Amino acid sequence: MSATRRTIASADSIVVKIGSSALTSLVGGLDVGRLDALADAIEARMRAGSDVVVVSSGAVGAGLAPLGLTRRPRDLATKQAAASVGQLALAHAWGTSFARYGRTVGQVLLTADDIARRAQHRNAQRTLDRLRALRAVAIVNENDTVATAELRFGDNDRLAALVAHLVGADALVLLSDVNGLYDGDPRKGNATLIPEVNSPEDLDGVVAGSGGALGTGGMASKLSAARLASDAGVPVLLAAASEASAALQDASVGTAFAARPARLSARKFWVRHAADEQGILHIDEGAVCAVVTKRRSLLPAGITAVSGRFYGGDVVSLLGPGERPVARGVVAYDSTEINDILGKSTTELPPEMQRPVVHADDLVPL
Ligand SMILES: Nc1ncnc2c1ncn2[C@@H]1O[C@H](COP(=O)(O)OP(=O)(O)O)[C@@H](O)[C@H]1O
Ligand SMILES: N[C@@H](CCC(=O)OP(=O)(O)O)C(=O)O
Repeated sequence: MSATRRTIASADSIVVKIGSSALTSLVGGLDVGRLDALADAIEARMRAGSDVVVVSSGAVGAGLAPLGLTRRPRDLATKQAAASVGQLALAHAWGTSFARYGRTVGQVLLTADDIARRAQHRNAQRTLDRLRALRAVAIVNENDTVATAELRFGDNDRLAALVAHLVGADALVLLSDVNGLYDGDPRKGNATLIPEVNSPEDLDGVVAGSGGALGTGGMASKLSAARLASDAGVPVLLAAASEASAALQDASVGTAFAARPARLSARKFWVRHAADEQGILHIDEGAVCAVVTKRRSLLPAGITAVSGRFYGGDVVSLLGPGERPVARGVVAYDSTEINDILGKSTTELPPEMQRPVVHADDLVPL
């Protein structure tokens, strides 16, 4: 068994994310039998000594049938209405299912903003920690009814990876309707299962397709969540929900994604993945080479233009020639100040403007 699988099998703290496709169907809505089987596997792992946080999708899927809808809505308002009906049923079903073991559940609904802002971030962290200390299972989902199009996590795979970082989990288990990563969409036939992903090169040639009728992000969102978790030092197991018991007992099924050897610092992780970006610095090829290859600070001379209105301390995106995203970082000046100094060499500037625009310690190449 690989080192990654051993780490996942022995992890003290795990985030388990369950996709809509594993809990709901278009005709039948929420499948309580499947949910019970998942609760059984999670309870067994908790009894073996691990802490588990559950990220459960399925609110929209569970809300369709009660509202007489026969397919996943496209518009935000109907999706939010379905989620408000479905989340109630989903939380109730998890509560009833864990009650069979005398286990209490708590519902935690998060918006992207809660993770992007450090104060809310700490609040969510404290709630999850306290639920864990009280031996209750947190059932996390996106707060769909208030999340606007701009302020969405996008998909629960990403939310689960951010929660894994937030609670300092040792492993992330993504349970879906597919039993792992294939080199192409298995619904199109002739695809081969990839059991281990140890480096980005292992993904060369892999085609990550869209999801099913109820899923949101498909395989692409699972791969980017695995990358995000890897940056946080968290290995990922992608497996079928029908194999939850083996996935949680000894990580012997599915695809295992190794974490990078040195995790990003909490600050760099936040800059790269969690913070909202407030503006853009357009930089020339020389500056791209300085910040990405040589890992130097960004100086005013390499900046060609500024977009957006932001203040010192905000997170901005750095775009190279051709609008190519190359890095994110914490900017040291307000946008108006940068407009006055961009393109100038440091010696042309007054002493108080000679510090870098983004210090190397605050810069994370993408
Ligand atoms: N390369 C691939 N490997 C595995 N599954 C893939 C791949 N490309 C597309 N898929 C599809 O992605 C689906 C899982 O994504 P999704 O429906 O979003 O699941 P969930 O609801 O669990 O988040 C699978 O049903 C599978 O058909
Ligand atoms: N928050 C949404 C789930 C969004 C989502 O990412 O779904 P999925 O791709 O099935 O994990 C819901 O509960 O319906």
